[in-house]
Parts: sequence; C-alpha cells; structure tokens
Amino acid sequence: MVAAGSINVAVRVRPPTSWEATRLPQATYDSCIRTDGALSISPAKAVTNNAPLREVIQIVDDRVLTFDPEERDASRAFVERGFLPPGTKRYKDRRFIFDKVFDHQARQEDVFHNTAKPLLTNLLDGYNATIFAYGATGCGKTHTISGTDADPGLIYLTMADLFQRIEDRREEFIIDVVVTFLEIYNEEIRDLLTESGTPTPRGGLQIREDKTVKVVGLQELRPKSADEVKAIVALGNSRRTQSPTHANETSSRSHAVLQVHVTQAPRTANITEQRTMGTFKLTRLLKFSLGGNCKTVMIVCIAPTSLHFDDTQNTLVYAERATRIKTKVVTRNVVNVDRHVGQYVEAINRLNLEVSELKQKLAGKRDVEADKERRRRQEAAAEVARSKSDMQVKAEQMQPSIVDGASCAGKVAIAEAKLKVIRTRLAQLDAEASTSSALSADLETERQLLRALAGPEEDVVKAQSALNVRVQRSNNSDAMFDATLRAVSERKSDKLDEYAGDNVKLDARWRKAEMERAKAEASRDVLKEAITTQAEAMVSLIGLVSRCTVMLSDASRILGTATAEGRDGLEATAKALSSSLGHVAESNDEAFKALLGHSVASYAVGAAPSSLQSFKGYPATLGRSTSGPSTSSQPAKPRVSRRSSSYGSAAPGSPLRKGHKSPRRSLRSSIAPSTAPYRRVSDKEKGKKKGVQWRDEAGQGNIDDGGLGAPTTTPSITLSTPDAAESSSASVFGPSSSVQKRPASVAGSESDWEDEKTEDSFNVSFSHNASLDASTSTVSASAIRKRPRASRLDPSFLKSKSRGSNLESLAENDEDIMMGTPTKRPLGDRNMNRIPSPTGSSSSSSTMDPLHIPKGRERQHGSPAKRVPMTPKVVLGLSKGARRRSVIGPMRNDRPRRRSSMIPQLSPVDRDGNNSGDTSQILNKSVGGARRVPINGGERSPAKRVKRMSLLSGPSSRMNASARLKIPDANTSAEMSFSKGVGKPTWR
Ligand SMILES: Nc1ncnc2c1ncn2[C@@H]1O[C@H](COP(=O)(O)OP(=O)(O)OP(=O)(O)O)[C@@H](O)[C@H]1O
Repeated sequence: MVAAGSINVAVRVRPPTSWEATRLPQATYDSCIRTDGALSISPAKAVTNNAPLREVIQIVDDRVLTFDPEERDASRAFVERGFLPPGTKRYKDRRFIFDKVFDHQARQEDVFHNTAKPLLTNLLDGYNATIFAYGATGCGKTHTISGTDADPGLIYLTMADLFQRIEDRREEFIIDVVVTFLEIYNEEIRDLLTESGTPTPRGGLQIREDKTVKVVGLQELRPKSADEVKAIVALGNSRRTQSPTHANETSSRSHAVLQVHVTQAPRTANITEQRTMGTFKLTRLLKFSLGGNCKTVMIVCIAPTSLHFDDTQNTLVYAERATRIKTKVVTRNVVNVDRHVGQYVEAINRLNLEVSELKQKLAGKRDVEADKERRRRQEAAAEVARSKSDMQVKAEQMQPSIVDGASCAGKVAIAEAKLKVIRTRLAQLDAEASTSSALSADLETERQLLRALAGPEEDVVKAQSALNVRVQRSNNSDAMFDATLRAVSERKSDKLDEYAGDNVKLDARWRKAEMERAKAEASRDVLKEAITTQAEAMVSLIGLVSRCTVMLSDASRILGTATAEGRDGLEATAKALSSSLGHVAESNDEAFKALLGHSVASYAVGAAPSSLQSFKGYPATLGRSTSGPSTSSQPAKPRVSRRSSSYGSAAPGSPLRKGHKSPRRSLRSSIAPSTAPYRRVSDKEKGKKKGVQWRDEAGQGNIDDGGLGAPTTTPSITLSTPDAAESSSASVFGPSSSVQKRPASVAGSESDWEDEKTEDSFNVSFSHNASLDASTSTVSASAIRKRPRASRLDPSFLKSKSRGSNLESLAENDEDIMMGTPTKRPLGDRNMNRIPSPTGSSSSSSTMDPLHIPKGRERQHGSPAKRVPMTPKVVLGLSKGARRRSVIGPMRNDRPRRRSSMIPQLSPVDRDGNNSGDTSQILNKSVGGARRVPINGGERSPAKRVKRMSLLSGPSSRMNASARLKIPDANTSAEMSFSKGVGKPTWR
C-alpha cells in the first residue's frame, strides 16, 4: 500500500519550431567608425524590434519556471509593449513550481527516467499506474508519448523496460501482458486495433464501469516485446483521426489511450492463485487515474513562444491545479482465483514440468559444481607441487653451501677448543716465567712449541679466516633459504585452499628440518673426525710417553746400579746412557715431529737451565676448570704429580733412583704387564739400599765370574736408530736380512735365566698402517687382556712378575723376532747358556747385548751345579763373544724361588768385574751359583715361556712405531721411533 499523495506533474517545454524560430527577435549591434577614428558600438537598436514573437518561458531550475518574465532591457520592453500608462503591469512574470521541469533540450530518455520508470516497479507489484500528456495542440504531446522511429517516446521506452523486467522475473512468475489501444473522438470510443472496415457499434464502444472502468469489445493483443508494442502503437496511430490545425499540421484531433494490462502470477501456484494487475493511460477512463487507486504522472507540454501565450498560460494554471489533486491511498490489485478441479491437472502437469526442469538444472548445476571442484583441486595440487618444487630447488641450491658452513663452523669450534687449551697452558707457563728468572729448558721449549701450535689455530679462528668466510657465506645461504621457505609458505593464491596451504607449510617445515639435520650431520662428522684424529695422536703419545718413561726409569736404574758398583763402571755407564738417551731423544723427536708436525729439538733452548734440574712435573688437566686462558692475577700452577715430585726432589747429578719410588709403579695403572715385575720389589727390600738386589736377596749369591775377574772392556751402551730398511727388517717377525747381521744375539740372548723368570709373553706392538685404528693397532691388548692374572699360589705368578730391563727386553724381542720365534718358541738347546768356544765360534751366544740381562744360570751339559762366588756386575758392554751369566737365586731344586729372585738383573760380570774374555768360562763358573736354575741336558723347562716386550709392527705392516736397542758390536739394536704410516702430522 502506498500512502496518499498527489499527482506528479512534470512540465516539458518543447523547442521552438522552425517557423517560430524565424519570428523570434535576434540580438544585433550597430557599430560605426566615429570621426575620431574610434570604434563605436551602440546598444542594440530597434532594427529587429518588429519581431512578432518572443519567448514567454524562462526556466529557473529543474522545478521552477517563469511564465512571461519581465524584460530587463527597457528599450526592448518598450518595443515589445509600446507605451503603457504608469502602474500598468507590462509582464505576467508568473512563477510556477512543478515536480519536474524539462527544458527544450531534454531528451526522451530524460523524460522517461524521471516520469514513467518509477511507476514500472509499482505496476509489477500490482498497483495501477497512469501516464498522460496534457497540453495545447502542437505543444509536443504525441512527440513525448509516442515519439518517432528515430526518437521513440515513453511508450516504447516504458514497454522495453517492462519486458526486460518480465524477463527477469520469468523464473518466479508467469506474467501476462495485454494491450489495448483506443481513440476518443467526439465523445466516441473507437478501437484502433481493429481492421479498418470492421463494424463498430453505433455511438462507439461502450464503457462498463464496475470496480474499474472497462471498454467493452476492445481488441486485446499480447505483445512479447517492446518492438511489437511499438508496431502496435504505430498501427494505431495510423488509424487515428487526424486534421491539421494552425499549430500542428498533423494534429491528431483526438485522445488516444493505450492500455497495458499486466497480470502476474507466481509459478508456485497453490489451489488459490494470487494475481496482481496493473493498468496504464483519459476522460472517464482517467477517473481512477486522477484521484483514484492509481499512481499518476501528468506530463504538461507547453510551447516556448508567445505564439501560444494564452494556451501556455492556461495549461500552466491547470497543471498547477493538478498538483494540488490529492490521491487516495493506493492499494494493490490482488485477487484470489479459486481454481476449478479441472485446472488441477493442468497445474500438476505444469508443476511436474517445472520440477523436471528444475531437476535438470540442479543436476547440471551439480555437474558444474563437481567440475568446478575438480578443477579447483587440480589447480590447488598444481600450486602445491609448484611451491614444493620451488622449495626443493632452493634447498638443492643452498644445501652444499649450508652444509659446508656447518662443517667449517665445526672446524672453527674445534680450533677454538684447542686454542683455549693451548692458551691455558701458555698462561701457566707465562705465569711461571714471570715468577722465576727464566723457564727451564723443557718448559721454555714447551712454551715455544705451544706457541707454534697455537699459530694455525689462531689463523683459523680469526674473523676473516677462510673457514669463517665460508661460515658467513653459509649463514647468508641459510638466511636466503629461510626467506624462500617463508615466502613460499606464505604465498597468497586464490588457488590454494586451507588444506593446500597447510600442506605447503608442512613441507616448508620439513625442508627446514632436513636442512638442520644435514647441518648437524656435517658438524657431527667433523667432530667425529677430529676426535678420531685426536685419539690417534693421543694413543701415539701415550705409547711414546709411556715407553720413554720406562726407558728413563731404566736408565735411572742403570745409573743407580753403576753408582752402587763404584766408579769403575760409572763413567762408562753414564757415557753409554748418554748416547742411548740421545738416540732415544732423537727418535722421540722424530716421532713427535711426525705426529704434530713440529720438532721439539728445533724449539729447544740451550741456554736455559737444565730441564732435569728444574723439572717439576707435568700439568695434568691444564686447569680444565678454568673457562679460558688464565688471565687472573693468580697464575695457574701446574699440577705436579706425586711421582714427578719425587723426581724433582732428586739432587742434580745424584742417582735418580735415590729417594724415589719406583717410577714403574705409576705405569701399573696404564700398562699392567709392565708394572707386574716391579711389584716384586717391596719397600722393605728397597730400604736395604741394595746396589744389586739379587745379591742381597740371595744372601749368598755372587756373580760367577769364572775367575776371570772384572771385565776389561769398556762398558758401552748405544742406542742407535738404524736406517729405515734395517728398522723395517727388524720389525718383521720372521727371518729377514737382519737375521744374518745379528746371529750371535739371537742365539746367545736366549738364556735359561730369562726363561726361568719369564713365563708370560708380553708383546706390545704399535702397528700403524694407513691409520691407527682398532683393527691394526695392536698394543697386544689381547695379550694383556687375555692373559689370566697369575695367582700368588701359582708358581707362574711369580715368574710372571719377573721382568728385565725394558731396554734389554726390546733387544730380546728383536732377537726373537729375527729368529722367527717371536713369543712361544720353546727354548732349544742352543739357547741354553751355551758356553761359547774360546775362539768365539759360538758367536751366537758370545755376542751379547750389553743391556741384556742373563736369562739364568745353567749347567753345562748337565754338569753339577757349582757354587761360584760371584760379584754382581752390570756389564753394559761386552766384547764380542762375551757372555752374560746369571747368578740369581738358588737352583730350583734347592729351594723355592723367591720373589726377589725375579728382580731383573743386568749383565753379570765376573767377580773381578772382568766381563771380557771367554764368557763361557764365566758361565761355567756361574753354573754353580746358588740360585741357578738347573736345566738338565741344557733343555728348557717346558713351563718357561719367553717374556717379551715388543713395540714392533707386524711382519706385513709398515713399521710405524718400533723400539729397538742396538748394540753395534753385538749386532743387536734397540730403536724407538714413532711415526705414522702417512707421515702427516696428526695434530690437525
Ligand atoms: N520536444 C520536442 N522536440 C522536438 N520537436 C518537438 C518536440 N515536441 C514537439 N515537437 C514537434 O512539434 C510538432 C508538434 O508536436 P506534436 O504533434 O507532438 O503536438 P501535439 O501536442 O501532439 O499536437 P496535437 O494535439 O494537435 O496532436 C511536431 O512536429 C513535433 O515533432
């Protein structure tokens, strides 16, 4: 329902016709050249003031116009009006206000949009609507309503819009349009749609007025488009009564009414059908339009010139009155139509048809939806694949650089760790140097060496090092990789739905995790390699240090023994030891150089105090608890081990043995077999300060010198490093070229003395091939581990404790090695204290290692044991053919062996200290020694086994670590060298 209102009145001013235009005044000016030469323009003169017409409509705005406005130009006003008495109003000058005013330039579309179009919505909602044109003849009513083919009027424009709206509602409504066209002329109604000649009722068609006004018998047409309506209107106009007027040659002289009935019913019809009806266009027919149940628009057409002065004035006055017409409350034209039963079938069929159509549409719509969904998923999958591919490509591009950076970072971290330790130790050394006048030679050498070792590490850790540059490059690559992952995972795309987006994000996170894993693995590999390298170096150093320690203790013991013996052998012993230790140091340095790439000797400081005098010990942990190099005011003190302190307490030049506990004790924890023999030496026994322990233990033991007296040969001990070939050959278990060089030592070194006190075999061999690993590095750990610990109740236990000098054991091992019977070779007759012939024909036994301890005492071919007073002598050098003799302990059959008998003995000399000459005689005399072990028939005890310590590599391996003691005269050698098979320092 629309609230009550009034008729909308719009005024359209048509343009002047060509006839009128020629009669309107034209603005002219009179110009002339004055006498002074100036151009003179006079106001318009009354040269055109005789124009018969003038404009009487002045448009103020789109709603206001002035009829017959006052002329501002007085001269022109005088011309127009002539002389008028004062007080007389010369102009109407009346102002009118309407709902809309169109000037002569308004187009048909402008008029349509502001008048008819708003009514169409109401029409389709069931409200009546009327548009009619009003005005004098020739003022433009036909032009506004009908128009021309080239410029169609409101009928065509309205119908075109109506059919468009109907088309838009066709899915929901069934809309029926019926058109009638009639003419009212001389109070008679004539149907314009009937064929000419069709009989019409007398007086024209009749009007039947009920609730509505309806003309009976009108031809109704159902156009389907605006063009059909246009054709209908054209046809009807051609049938109108026309008669020219003075104002319009084609004046219609009648009223034409085009009625458009629109009936609209919803497609979802029920038993009752609700229909809305609207009707468009006069006289009685406009009864409901002018004040009835209708929305009405009145278009007032006027002429602009004074030619239609009165008509225009009357029209405007009438139109103004029309604006004051109040309409009723407009209601919808809604009727409920009760269907006949017979119509149900029709409705059902129509509904079924509609249902099937809708089903088809729905199915098609579903197919379309399915296709769209499938296409969308394919596009999403393609987008996901593209994103993953982008990340994979970037990962493959960046991974080498990133992983390389992780490796480099690991190496830098390792270098920093090394440098930290080195600096800590250097800080300790510097602190010690600052407290004392000068560092001892060993400490100064250590400091120089550590500084040399720190140099490469500092090069590595500095910011612009090659490794750090690679780390920085890797960080950049890592950042780019992260940015790529972030950009791809956050990429905005209409093709990616929620799940596809999560898929891409998960892939990005997986890529990141994979990259982190690769970095961790690279870092791990670097650390693992570093640990392996360090472990190799540490193992080598352990061997080097431990063996050197043992050798030093041996040298100390030898010196101590020589000191106890008196000055006779002390000088020679010291000289020999000096030479041997020098060779050991050289070999040691060679090994060290091969291991770390630096020669200790090159850093040795000769002018510094003796390292032995000022030796205090070694740092154990380098102040591991400290966070870095010692920078505190309190310098870190090197940790001095208990054992080292005992060394340090020894007076310079005094026998190192004095006052110190057996240094071998400290080795027990690391090398059990090596420590085992020294357990035999008790503190009690040490308290006796025996020069040679075996004599005191035996109580009656003497060196059986065979009456030869003291040896006259100058004791000498030489540790030499053979050439590589010799070293290699010596390291081979089995016959080699060195066998021929050292026959005497091989045969003669195997004594029953040794057999008696050695039942266990202890082989220590460092074998380095390409690398030192568990498979090739055999510290004879198996022998160590597998050998059952001897019970104290087991006689072999005592034997297992017995051990000779390490230096000599090396020589023994060499001999055994060269004989091809390295460990378990039973001792044969030739190895039993065979007395060499005076001519030295028994060279194999007469040539002795000066450090070789006699292996026992034996009877010569079963001769009864003969006690021969013997003076223990340490023979460090024997002339060729000399023979060591063991005078240790009583014979086995005489009394149980004591532990003290297992104390290693050095080479025996005769009572007079003469170890030169016929060794066989010495040995003969020693047969009767109180502690000899009887060996019947010169055969070895089957229970005896050879005790050996070998630091040689296996026969098939290259010699990388070996120890040999070589006595030039005896063709035996002891050498010690550490080297890696690849000759590359293992520090880095
Ligand atoms: N707005 C207009 N623009 C241009 N020409 C117009 C306009 N209005 C009317 N005319 C012209 O004026 C003349 C008269 O117009 P029209 O025939 O529509 O008048 P009328 O009011 O219908 O006359 P009648 O009542 O006698 O039929 C026509 O030649 C028409 O083309």
